Amino acid sequence: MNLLVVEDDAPLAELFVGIAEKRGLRASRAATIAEGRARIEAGDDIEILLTDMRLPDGSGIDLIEWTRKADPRIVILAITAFGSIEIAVRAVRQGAYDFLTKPVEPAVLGVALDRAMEARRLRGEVEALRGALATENALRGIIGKSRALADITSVVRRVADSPATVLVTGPSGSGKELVARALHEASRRKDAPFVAVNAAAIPETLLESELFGYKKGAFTDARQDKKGIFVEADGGTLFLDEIGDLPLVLQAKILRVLEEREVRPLGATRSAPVDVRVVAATNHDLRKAVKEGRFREDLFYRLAVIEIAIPPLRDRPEDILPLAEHFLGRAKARAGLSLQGFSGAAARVLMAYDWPGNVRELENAVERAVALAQDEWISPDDLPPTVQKPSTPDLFASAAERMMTLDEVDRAYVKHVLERFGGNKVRAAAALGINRRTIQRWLGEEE
Ligand SMILES: Nc1ncnc2c1ncn2[C@@H]1O[C@H](COP(=O)(O)OP(=O)(O)OP(=O)(O)O)[C@@H](O)[C@H]1O
Repeated sequence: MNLLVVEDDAPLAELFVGIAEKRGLRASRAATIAEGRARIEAGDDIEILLTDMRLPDGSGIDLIEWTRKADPRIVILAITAFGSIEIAVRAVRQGAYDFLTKPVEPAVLGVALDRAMEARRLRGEVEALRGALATENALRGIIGKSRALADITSVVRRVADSPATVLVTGPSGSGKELVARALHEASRRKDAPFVAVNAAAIPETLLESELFGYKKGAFTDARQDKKGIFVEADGGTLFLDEIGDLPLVLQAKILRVLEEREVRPLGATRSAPVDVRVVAATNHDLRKAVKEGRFREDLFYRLAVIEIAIPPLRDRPEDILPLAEHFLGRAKARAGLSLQGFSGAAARVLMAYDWPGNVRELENAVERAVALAQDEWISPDDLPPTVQKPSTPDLFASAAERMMTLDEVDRAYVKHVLERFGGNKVRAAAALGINRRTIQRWLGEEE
């Protein structure tokens, strides 16, 4: 463990360092408050601070107060002159862990250092546990039982604290913003702002000044300075939604901010540093956009350091009922209702639908059902008509219209069912009441 001794009396400081080193501490010295602060600020990973109260450039009380703010994990031991109990009390009130009076007995200092080391170990453990708890809390809102979702939460856990940018991909309503918020909540940045911007919702002409801010007089309407979104999110997380819709010019500017970690407001002569973790999201295929020249390749690689892909809800059917139950519980509590749950038939309808609007559509369907339910159990009739009777591609209409042959209708229907089951022949065959070989035959495949 690292100890910093702040003591201007060199022989005394030397004695303290010797005692500390015997107890296995790595000890270093500073002779003034300024030097002590500089050492802590330099990131020397000081874990215990032993400081005299009377120093050439001020009172040790000030150093204690400053240290508590700079790094509350540092365990502080104060050394006071004989008889100055008042100072000792103030030191402890400012957050010192213990105090020693001069002349310091080596044995007494030894015991105090042992206790300080133990206190520091405990503080470290408490912090680690607190962090783990915050992560679990952040992840608790992400509901689902599928393998895909378990993989997503495990990535969130692993990368929450990394400074790397994350690209979250997935269709509309699949939970991209939810994942971005979880990344923020599980990180050390959680007490700083989470700022979400939808690149598609802000007119192109305003986007630049919204993102980077401007100086008074930068253009006709700029009557006063405006902070940009990057600066608002300083210390926290910036969620850039619909990143695929960013115009190329702005893509270049964002790349520059990510690389240089500083922003220059419009009309400003200087850039200012920003510390922002960017999480971007898109429901477009960015790789394709890169190939087609609509998205900068360098920005893509910069953003996609870590990629989290959320599959559409239809591809993770195991999540449908847990999500539905979750939304039901929430809506019930809000409305103060005592619903039992979904009837078996309603659950089957939920499972059979293919949820083009993903989790958002499911959330809305459940809220509507809770509002409409007449009975203790939600019935299929309480669900939106589109969910009850999914619009099959107008298969039968076109069959009737075009006078398709029975063989054509069979083939088209088999194909339709197969698509509904994501190409899974076993499940499609079960739904059609035929065996898998028959499906293959219908499709004209080799057996
Ligand atoms: N796994 C999940 N657990 C609980 N709630 C979820 C889950 N996935 C999504 N939701 C909820 O579904 C709704 C839509 O999610 P979200 O806004 O994160 O989607 P999105 O992918 O960002 O959508 P868009 O692309 O339209 O911006 C939100 O209310 C969100 O809380």
